Amino acid sequence: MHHATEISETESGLAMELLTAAQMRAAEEAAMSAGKVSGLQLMERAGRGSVDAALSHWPDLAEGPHHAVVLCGPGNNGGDGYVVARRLLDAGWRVEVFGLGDAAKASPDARRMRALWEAAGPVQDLREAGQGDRPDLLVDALFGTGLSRSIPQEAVTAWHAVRTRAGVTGQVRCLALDCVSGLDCDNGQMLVPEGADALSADLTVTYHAAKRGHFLKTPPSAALKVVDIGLEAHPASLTAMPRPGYLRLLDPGRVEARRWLEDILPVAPGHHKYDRGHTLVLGGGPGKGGAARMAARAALRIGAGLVTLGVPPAAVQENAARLDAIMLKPLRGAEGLAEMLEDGRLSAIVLGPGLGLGEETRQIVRTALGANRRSVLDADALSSFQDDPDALFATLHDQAVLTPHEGEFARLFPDLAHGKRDVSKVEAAALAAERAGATILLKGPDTVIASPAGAVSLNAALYERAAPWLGTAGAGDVLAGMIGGLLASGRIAPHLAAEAAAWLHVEAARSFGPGLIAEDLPEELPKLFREIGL
Ligand SMILES: NC(=O)C1=CN([C@@H]2O[C@H](COP(=O)(O)OP(=O)(O)OC[C@H]3O[C@@H](n4cnc5c(N)ncnc54)[C@H](O)[C@@H]3O)[C@@H](O)[C@H]2O)[C@@H](O)CC1
Ligand SMILES: [K+]
Repeated sequence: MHHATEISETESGLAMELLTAAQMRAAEEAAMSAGKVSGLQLMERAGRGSVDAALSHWPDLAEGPHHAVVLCGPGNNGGDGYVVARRLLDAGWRVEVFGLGDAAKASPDARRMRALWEAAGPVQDLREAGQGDRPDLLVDALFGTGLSRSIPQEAVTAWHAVRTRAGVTGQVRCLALDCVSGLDCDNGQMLVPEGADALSADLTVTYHAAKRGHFLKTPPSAALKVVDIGLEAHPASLTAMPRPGYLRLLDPGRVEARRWLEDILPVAPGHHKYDRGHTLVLGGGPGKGGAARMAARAALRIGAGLVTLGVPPAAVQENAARLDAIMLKPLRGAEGLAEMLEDGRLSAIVLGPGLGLGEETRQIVRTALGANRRSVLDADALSSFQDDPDALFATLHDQAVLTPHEGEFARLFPDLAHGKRDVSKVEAAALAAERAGATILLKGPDTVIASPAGAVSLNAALYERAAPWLGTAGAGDVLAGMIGGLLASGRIAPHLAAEAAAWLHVEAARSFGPGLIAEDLPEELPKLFREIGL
C-alpha cells in the first residue's frame, strides 16, 4: 500500500497541531461568528478541496470523466458529500448518490447542499447501493467529526456493497471525507457495530488541520491530505513547548528540521566535548550487555561528548572486547553508582536496557534519581517497579524521561493502560506524566511524548513516515541511548530531547530501509545529519 501525507502549503514544513473534534468545531465557530465565512462557504470549500486533492492524488482520474458513487450521511459530513457529487457531475462524471437518515433533520447547510445536488440528480436509498456496476471512485461522506457512537449497520453494509459491485473495471478507489466513517477523531478507535468489518480508505481528505484520530492507532486510511478551507492556522513551533491542551505532530520538513535540531544537538561550533556532556549507561551482567552497548553507541553518535558504560565487574572483560570509543568502568551496584556520581561531570544516565529485574535495579534507579541527574528510565528500570509504582513516582523528578512500551506502561499505570475506553493514548501519556512528575515517552508507531507541565507531542511513524522494520529487537535500547546522549549537554528540556530523539529514530530507520537491525540505527545518524544539513 502506498502511504502518503500531504500538508497544505501554509503548513508545509512546520509542525502541526492535531485537533480534537471539539477544537475543530471551535475553529469553525470562531471564523463564522467573526463573520469571516459562512458554514455554507466552508462546506463548499471542503467539497471542492476534496475533489481537487483526490484528482491530484490519482492523476488518471483527472484525465477524463469517470464514475463515482457518493454515500452521504445525515450530518454536515454528508453535506460535503453532496458538494463533491455536484462538482464531479460538473466535471462530466457519472455520479450516483445514496443518502442515509432523515433529510429533514439535517443541518440547514447540509439540506441546502442536498437541494443543490437534487436539482441535478436523485438521492437514492442507501439500501440500493449494491446495485449497478462498479465505480472508479467510492466517496465516503457518511460520518465525520460529529460521530458519537458506532456507525449504523446499514452504513457498513452499503459501503461494502459498493466496493464489491461487479464490473469490468478493476479497483474501486475509496475516498473518505474528513475521516473514514466510524473513526473517532479524538482517539483513533473505529466505532462499528460488533462483528462488522470496519470501513477503510485509500485516501482521506481532511479540512484545516489533521485530527488526533488520524494519527493514533493503525490508520484506516492509506494516505492523508489536509486541505485549507480558509480558517486561521496556528503553526506550531518546534523549538518552543507546545501549547497546553494541544497536540503537536512532529513532522518538520528538512529546512525546519535543521533549525530545530541546531538548537538541540550538542555538536555546535566552539563546544568542547565536556560541554556536550558525559552520559553514563549502566549495563547488566555477563552475557547481558548487548542492549546497554547499543544504547551507549547511540548516545555517542547523537553527540554526547563522552560515554561511559558501567557494568558489574564480572562483565568487564566481555565488554572490554567490544568497546573502543566508549569508556568502560566496573560498577558494584547502587553503592558503586553513588561513588561514581560524585564526579559531577557525569551529566546524564541511561538505566534499564539489560539491567535485570529486582531490588538491585530498584536501588540503582533510586540512587541515580537521588543524585539529581538527568535520567532515562527504560525496560528493566521500569518493570522492576511494577509491584509498587508509587515507590518509583516518589523519587522521580522533572529531569527524568521514562520510555515505556505499551506493556511496561500498563505495569506502571494500570488504570491508564491501552484498551481502557475513552482514554486516548494522548490522554494516557499526559496523565501519566503528571502523576510521575517526569516526561513520558509512550512508544509505538504513534509515539506520544508528554511532559509533566502538560506539553504533549506525537511522533507518528505512519503514512509516508511508516517504517515497520523499526519494530526490531533492540530498537528501544537505541532510543533510550539517543535520549541519554541529548540530555547530557543539559541545554535542553527533557521533553524536547525526547521529541528530537524519537523523530531522529524514525528518520534513521526510514533512511536505512528494510533489513534494518538495531545496530544500524546509530550508524545511520551521520548520514541523516548530513542530509538535513547539520
Ligand atoms: N461545521 C462546518 O461548518 C463544517 C463542517 N464540515 C463537515 O462537517 C462534519 C461534521 O459535521 P456534523 O457535526 O454534522 O457531524 P457528522 O456529519 O459527522 O455526523 C453526525 C450526525 O450524525 C448524527 N450521529 C452521530 N453519530 C451517529 C451514529 N452513530 N448513528 C447515526 N447518527 C449519528 C449526529 O447527531 C449528527 O447529526 C465534518 O466532519 C466535516 O466533514 C465541513 O463541511 C467544513 C465545515
Ligand atoms: K467520512
